[in-house]
Amino acid sequence: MNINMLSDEDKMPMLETTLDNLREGVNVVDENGTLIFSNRASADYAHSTVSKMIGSQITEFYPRAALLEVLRTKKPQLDVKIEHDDGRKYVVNAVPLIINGKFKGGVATFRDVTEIENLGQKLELLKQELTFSKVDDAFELIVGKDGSLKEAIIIAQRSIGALGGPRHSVISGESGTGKTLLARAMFYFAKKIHVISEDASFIEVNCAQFTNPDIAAVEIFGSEKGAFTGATEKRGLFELADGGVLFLDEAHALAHYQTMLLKAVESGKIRRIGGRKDIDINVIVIAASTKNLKNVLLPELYQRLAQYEIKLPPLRERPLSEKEKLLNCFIENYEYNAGDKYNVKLKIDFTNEAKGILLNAYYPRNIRQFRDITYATIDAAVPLISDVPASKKVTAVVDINHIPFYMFESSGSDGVYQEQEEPKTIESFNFDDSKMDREEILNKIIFTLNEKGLGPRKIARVLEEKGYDIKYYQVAYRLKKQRNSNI
Ligand SMILES: Nc1ncnc2c1ncn2[C@@H]1O[C@H](COP(=O)(O)OP(=O)(O)OP(=O)(O)O)[C@@H](O)[C@H]1O
Repeated sequence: MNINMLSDEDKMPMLETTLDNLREGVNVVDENGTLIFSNRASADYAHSTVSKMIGSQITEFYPRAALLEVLRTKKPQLDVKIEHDDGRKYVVNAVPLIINGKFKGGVATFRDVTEIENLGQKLELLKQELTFSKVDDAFELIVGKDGSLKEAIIIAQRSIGALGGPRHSVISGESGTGKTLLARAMFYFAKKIHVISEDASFIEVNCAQFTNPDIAAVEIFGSEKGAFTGATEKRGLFELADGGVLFLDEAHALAHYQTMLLKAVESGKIRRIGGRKDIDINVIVIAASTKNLKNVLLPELYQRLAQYEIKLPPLRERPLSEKEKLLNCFIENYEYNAGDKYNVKLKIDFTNEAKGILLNAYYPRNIRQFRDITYATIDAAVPLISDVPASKKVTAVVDINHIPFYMFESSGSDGVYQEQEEPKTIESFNFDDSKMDREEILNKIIFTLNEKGLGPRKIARVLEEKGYDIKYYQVAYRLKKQRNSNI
């Protein structure tokens, strides 16, 4: 029996059952972006139901859907990585839906790669640990050490190494500005100067990851058997960090347990949830947050934690020279990984235009986003491992066409330090520094966006959001001039 032997009536339920049992999400939209089909996995990812989704605009559930690009350009979007506002990451394949030769919308299949990415991040931390253990100065790996982060690093060193003994500290800064990296550097610094022992632990916890504050409390303070239904005897993170550093990332989420936290940092004692006796702990607490902890925590707790207050500036406030250094670090890492994983001798070159666009873009999620977009750009320029020549030597030139399209989209921001920069006029960009002709760059952006299906008004809007002051008719004029010169 094959599918054609089924009646039309039977075919549909069979297809629906098949699609509903896929782990991949599936969405189908008509040419207006209205969902005409979603499978169960897609509804689960969107925290909705299939019946609620069908008939609605896809943007209600997937604001950055790759299908929007398919509708705009009528071209496939393959292996696109999209990060949604809730932090989940998806790899999407979206293609036009052509019926009887006519464009009718688009079909997307996608899978959630958040867990894989998180594992990748853990691996990165392990690598970082290896690197830290090799350098003499733990802060050496931090780009900006002698520049925009000089002050922050001096305070960090004092918090660990002052003669009065190590103190707790607070690191604040937008998401992706390097709070975890700095906390780790402080931990290695403490080891190097023998403030903590060689086998001391660095325990890191993202306090915002817990859906329920009670679960967070059990994780952090531990629990005694029978403290609540199903409770087991459990050592909390404070106990695990004893003798070392406890890094409380997104510490504002601990607001429910401030008195317990206060006791821990004030008297060096904790009590497990449901426990009757205090346990002595000797821990350096580094609390980090994207929010201003002063406004969230009890004043006495804030005062105890923020004995040293370290502020990390957002990427947009760091000088171009530091951004270039970061870019070079990302490129070196990429080349190193190709050698390490596949034994490929990879050499990556960037055209000035591509470099200029990456360096001048606005990254609401700061260095992490700058890194991820750089890697995605390089991904598009290098061959697949299956196409690498037998010599295992590869040179890749990254140009403007390799930059992912979503770079040019307006990007949302999060966190409290996210004030937009003053819109810059085109003239105020210092293109001389990056040895580029600014007119050439602007034209390239305009033509690339136009090739991707955007009209002058949309292009002007995108450029305005990126800080370029240009009117739609100026864009139209440039496009017309270009077209005439091509005739
Ligand atoms: N000054 C820097 N020099 C080199 N790399 C950096 C620097 N700052 C951050 N990075 C890199 O950027 C990425 C994000 O940094 P990190 O995780 O420390 O940020 P974060 O502020 O802790 O982020 P979040 O608020 O999301 O927890 C990491 O890969 C880190 O190594």
